[in-house]
Amino acid sequence: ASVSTVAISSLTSAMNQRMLDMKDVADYKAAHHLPVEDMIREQSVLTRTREEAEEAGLDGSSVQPFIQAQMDVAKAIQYRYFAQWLSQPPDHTGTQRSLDDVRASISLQDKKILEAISQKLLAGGFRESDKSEIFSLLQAPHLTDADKKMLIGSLVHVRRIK
Ligand SMILES: C=C(O[C@@H]1C=C(C(=O)O)C=C[C@H]1O)C(=O)O
Repeated sequence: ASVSTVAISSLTSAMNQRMLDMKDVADYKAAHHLPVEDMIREQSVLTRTREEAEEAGLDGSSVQPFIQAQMDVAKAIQYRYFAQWLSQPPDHTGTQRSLDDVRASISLQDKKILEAISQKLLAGGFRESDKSEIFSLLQAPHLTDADKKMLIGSLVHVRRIK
């Protein structure tokens, strides 16, 4: 497979895994009566991803709207789990993960996402056909079409360092 195909596939798998992790984040927060939004954590995600973006050859400022879009979608997904669990309590058949563990997984996905974006930009950037492919490959419970459009809209503004 071409570099470009591999980049799209690793980008969408890592984004999907990040969104799948939101079930465990929401579960932890619901059990501990914590709010969905955590601005301290968001600031630390923005700082860390800016550094990782630059290490991957990306323009740090150009990735910030995309990272914020991923966090906004992450919160939307969590709110939808909270809403679902008001009438349909969660099944606790799976192992409960600590928030630290889930956040370590999220940080790992962010690094993979930035590296895949950098590869894709090196291979020529995001074309219209790539956007539709990404739209169809992005899949997670409680992810809406509007979420996907917002993610892709900010993704295409990411630039490499000149
Ligand atoms: C995922 C979390 O929930 C929210 C979304 C975040 C993210 O997508 O990285 C960060 C902080 C929270 O506002 C979290 O608290 O870790």
